[in-house]
Amino acid sequence: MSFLAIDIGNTRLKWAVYPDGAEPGSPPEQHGAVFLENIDRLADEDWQNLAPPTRILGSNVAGDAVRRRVEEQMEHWDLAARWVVPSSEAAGVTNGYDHPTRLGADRWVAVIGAHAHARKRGFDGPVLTVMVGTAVTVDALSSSGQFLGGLILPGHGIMLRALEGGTAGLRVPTGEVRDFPTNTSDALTTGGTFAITGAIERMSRLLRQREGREPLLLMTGGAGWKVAPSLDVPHELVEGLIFDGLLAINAARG
Ligand SMILES: Nc1ncnc2c1ncn2[C@@H]1O[C@H](COP(=O)(O)OP(=O)(O)O)[C@@H](O)[C@H]1O
Ligand SMILES: CC(C)(COP(=O)(O)O)[C@@H](O)C(=O)NCCC(=O)O
Ligand SMILES: [K+]
Repeated sequence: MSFLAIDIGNTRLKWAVYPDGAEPGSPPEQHGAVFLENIDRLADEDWQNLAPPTRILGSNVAGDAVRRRVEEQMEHWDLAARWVVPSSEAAGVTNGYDHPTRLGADRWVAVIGAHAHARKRGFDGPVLTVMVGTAVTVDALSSSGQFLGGLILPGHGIMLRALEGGTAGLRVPTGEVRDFPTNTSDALTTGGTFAITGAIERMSRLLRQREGREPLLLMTGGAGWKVAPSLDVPHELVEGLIFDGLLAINAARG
């Protein structure tokens, strides 16, 4: 009996297998990641020797065509995957988005995972969920478990490509984060990093002011480790926040 959790982002598909009844925060038995262009090899490679799962729950923000390509890779299991559609309430979190179903499924699931993390450690204050993937999202959860809203900004790669494409003189190798950059490479790398960390710090301040308590800041996503060293507010990197949210939703559904 096993649970397959799937997180399809705009760059990579991440997957993890858990024993039935696993709780958010527990380690997966197996896990992996593939770039979207390699999805069609999952059945023959990553998933070839996987014991057939008994439940599959996924989050997908890469569109229906990608979802169908992933479902084709599951055909040999004879089990339909379920995909999270953000709703107005799930697993103890209420959704404050104007149109709840228009919220990115990954954001909804990550906020639910972050809520589960906070509750598990006895923290009942506000939580800020940061995902650094293709895009960066910074999402605020109140002490009472209401998703208040959050922001979306370009990730490092998109920022750099936009600057390269829109200018004549900004095609340079990756640089370092510096306090006062003195060359183009460092200026671009620092600009991207400070745009992201500045947005996070501002949201953290806004949430603290609204809730009257220091938020717990949980950060996840493929590029979280690049941002973390430059972030000036206390934070924790949690690798599988989306998987933890999928476990929480699965458990709440029974
Ligand atoms: N091993 C890796 N392979 C690819 N991208 C990585 C890797 N580690 C970090 N990254 C960075 O993470 C970003 C993608 O993160 P990811 O979590 O896969 O995004 P998404 O959830 O949008 O698919 C890339 O823009 C890249 O900068
Ligand atoms: C903001 C996102 C593009 C992030 O995608 P990612 O970086 O995880 O690939 C995704 O959550 C999305 O498509 N959201 C829908 C719009 C919204 O959340 O308002
Ligand atoms: K993501």
